[in-house]
Amino acid sequence: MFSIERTTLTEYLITQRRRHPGATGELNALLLQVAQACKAISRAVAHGALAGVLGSLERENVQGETQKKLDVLADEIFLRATHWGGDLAGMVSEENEEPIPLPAGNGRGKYLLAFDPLDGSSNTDVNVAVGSIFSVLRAPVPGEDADTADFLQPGERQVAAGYAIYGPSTMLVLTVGDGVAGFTLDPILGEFFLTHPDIRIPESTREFAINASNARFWEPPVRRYVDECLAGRTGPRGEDFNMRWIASLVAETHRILMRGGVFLYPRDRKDPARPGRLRLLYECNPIGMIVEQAGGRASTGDRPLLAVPPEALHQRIGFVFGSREEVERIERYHAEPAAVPDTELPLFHDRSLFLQH
Ligand SMILES: O=P(O)(O)OC[C@H]1O[C@](O)(COP(=O)(O)O)[C@@H](O)[C@@H]1O
Ligand SMILES: [Mg+2]
Ligand SMILES: [Mg+2]
Repeated sequence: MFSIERTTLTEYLITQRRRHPGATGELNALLLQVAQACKAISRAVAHGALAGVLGSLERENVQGETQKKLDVLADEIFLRATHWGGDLAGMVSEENEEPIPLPAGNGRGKYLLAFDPLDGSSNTDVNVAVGSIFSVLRAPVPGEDADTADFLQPGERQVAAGYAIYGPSTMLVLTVGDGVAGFTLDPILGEFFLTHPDIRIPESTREFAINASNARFWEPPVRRYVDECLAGRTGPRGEDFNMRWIASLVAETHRILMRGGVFLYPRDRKDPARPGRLRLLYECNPIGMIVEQAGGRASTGDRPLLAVPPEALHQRIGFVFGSREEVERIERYHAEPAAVPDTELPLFHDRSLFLQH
């Protein structure tokens, strides 16, 4: 089938809008601006060394991470594509400590946008799939500049969420609260076409993803889960498991949406100042909404992720998601009394400062 015979992203969004008779089209306008940004980032990523965009800058972002040239470029592209549209009341990026000011003299809209302009950017120099992640919330006070507190809404309040993956093909995967749809970019036409109309995550899986180099810092329920997977056919699960780690959240998410699996970046004892690796507002929440809309489950490890009230813009949190049965099993292991005495886990006993309740 030629691309042109398929549904475009614009057509899909118009169809979705019909479900909301009072809709003004602002959300669609915003999502199309985001899609435009993703096309531009896809182009920069694809040109790689030819465009001189690989490698690092000699500076760090707010989180103390060395910025890649592409992190900064992708951030600028997101900004330029979205902040003039008048559909936003505020925006937050991984690369900026505070909400990004919108242009003076421009109208303010009713939505908030939080994004990770380039996720998995440590992979750009090795030519592995990376992506962009975004989350859309309603502004508590539409038409006025949003402040930090306005962004601190639980993930269950998101009105839309998505990611673009820059892999062998570029795809946009999106939810506006009515299932998950995947679009593939036709690079010649510069258009996203609907290729994956109703993505569903298989309920069970025999594949898990975790950064095993952190094993010595894991809490007992995570250790138990992974040990049981590794024990395979001769262990309590009675089946062999497969393991993957790409170090690119978008790529792991995409694999899980396509063929099932479970992903864990749990809170651990590696660095008490960082309870988990991934950021709640613009990594975990949007991926969590997509996963749940696709029939999977998103969790902190011990409770539903999307119900967590955020406390800070760049808050990190333990994140476990994927096939429902496995995530529920991991939550069950967290609920069961620890096999290891508290004294061996000084940072995580009941009265710990680091417990996330
Ligand atoms: O370096 P690690 O521990 O493997 O962590 C990899 C994780 O970090 C990330 O790269 C963080 O995202 P950023 O590249 O946007 O900082 C995730 O994509 C990935 O899941
Ligand atoms: Mg990221
Ligand atoms: Mg990033």
